Amino acid sequence: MKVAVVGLGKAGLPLAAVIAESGLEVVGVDLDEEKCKMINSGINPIPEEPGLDELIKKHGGKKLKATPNYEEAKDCKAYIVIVPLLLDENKNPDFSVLESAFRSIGKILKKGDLVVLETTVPPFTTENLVKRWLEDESGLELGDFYLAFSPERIMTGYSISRLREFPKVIGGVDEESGRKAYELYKKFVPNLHLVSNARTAEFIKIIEGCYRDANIALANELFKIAEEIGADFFESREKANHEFCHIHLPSTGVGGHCIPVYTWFLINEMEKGEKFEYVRLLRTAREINDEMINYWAEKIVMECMRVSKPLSEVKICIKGITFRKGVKEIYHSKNLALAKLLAEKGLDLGVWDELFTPEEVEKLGLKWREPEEADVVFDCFELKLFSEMNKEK
Ligand SMILES: NC(=O)c1ccc[n+]([C@@H]2O[C@H](COP(=O)([O-])OP(=O)(O)OC[C@H]3O[C@@H](n4cnc5c(N)ncnc54)[C@H](O)[C@@H]3O)[C@@H](O)[C@H]2O)c1
Ligand SMILES: CC(=O)N[C@@H]1[C@@H](OP(=O)(O)OP(=O)(O)OC[C@H]2O[C@@H](n3ccc(=O)[nH]c3=O)[C@H](O)[C@@H]2O)O[C@H](CO)[C@@H](O)[C@@H]1O
Repeated sequence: MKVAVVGLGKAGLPLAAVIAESGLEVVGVDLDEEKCKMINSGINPIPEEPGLDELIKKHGGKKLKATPNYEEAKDCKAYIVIVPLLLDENKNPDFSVLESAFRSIGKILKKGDLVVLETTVPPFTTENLVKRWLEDESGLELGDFYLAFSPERIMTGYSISRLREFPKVIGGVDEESGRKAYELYKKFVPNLHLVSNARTAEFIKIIEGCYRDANIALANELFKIAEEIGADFFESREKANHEFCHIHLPSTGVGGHCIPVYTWFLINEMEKGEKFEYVRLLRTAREINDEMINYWAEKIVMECMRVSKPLSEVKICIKGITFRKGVKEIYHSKNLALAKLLAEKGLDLGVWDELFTPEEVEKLGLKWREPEEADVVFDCFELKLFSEMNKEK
């Protein structure tokens, strides 16, 4: 059986490689021609993903053929889609990439084919929008083809191992679709769970993000309280956590493609129906996390005021600009937002990040600065503030 994976990004490529490794033939469709060429030559475009190099070397151009052309996937029996969904400036989902991908699949869809969406989406997306796009373009009706949702639950840096070990859920828009999708995925996902329907599978993925967002907001709030009363947050957390209590880590806020985006799916859905009281905690958690950069900016400015120089001449270094440690990704990065906020205040701000070059930092409109050359250093991952006056705070 031949399977198409549409979108060979950080989430799609590891999945395509794992499917190829299971013995199935895979056509990877991605609009990025360069990326397709690399994959077909056995070169991994995401070298930082452990375990992916060997799979691409083994299957690229063989069991996994990449192409920018949907026509080359027309003899596939299943289409798995994992292209991005972003938020527009009003925090509403921008479906344009998904729509374009599904309309392209609709043009080559045949009777009996299975389509599975993996991109995290608001509830109802699979059963309403995706079904409509496919029916519009193919002239077929659901029942002629099968449609399901199975959320991608990887974490960059652990993608291959997660696909092999982590529980994965799948749900069809109807019973038959769920069954067909489960049968296919069982061939390459060992820890697979069929759930009631696609809407439930969509919800499962979103609430995981909501749980993390709310708990990180709690950690951030408790951290501020601990600082205020002079308690050691990290020691307290370590001793408070046990089987039934898991206090998360405080931070400069929640970044990345996932968590700061998904919570809005539920907030928007409820607020559209004027159910404001149903999403009070989710909205507040978003606000608390987003406001953490103001809290840290204030602390940094206070530290600068202890240096015996005029404030505007104090050299600040923000250490770490990625949204989390070890991943070269700045989407929704609160560490980067903190650096920009300080620069906008007119302070002498430089940044340093082990994953970036000075040229890359300058392209972001920021100054490069080694921590050793700064008067005040804030380590975004360790949440440590250093200065000449106060070596470690
Ligand atoms: N990266 C993660 O950690 C992660 C984790 C869990 C879930 N996800 C989900 O995966 C989705 C995709 O994320 P990603 O990190 O892989 O994104 P990415 O930006 O790394 O890759 C997306 C890929 O899709 C391709 N593409 C765009 N439009 C296309 C189209 N019309 N047809 C074919 N290809 C197209 C792009 O060229 C790119 O290669 C996210 O929106 C999210 O829902 C990602
Ligand atoms: C652990 C995990 O499986 N996560 C995944 C997540 O991955 P991710 O890449 O977004 O990374 P995270 O680790 O969740 O961090 C996000 C942001 O939260 C900050 N943070 C984190 C923990 C904490 O205790 N305190 C914090 O402040 C951190 O600095 C960063 O900015 O999204 C995926 C995509 O859907 C999900 O599959 C999935 O939930």
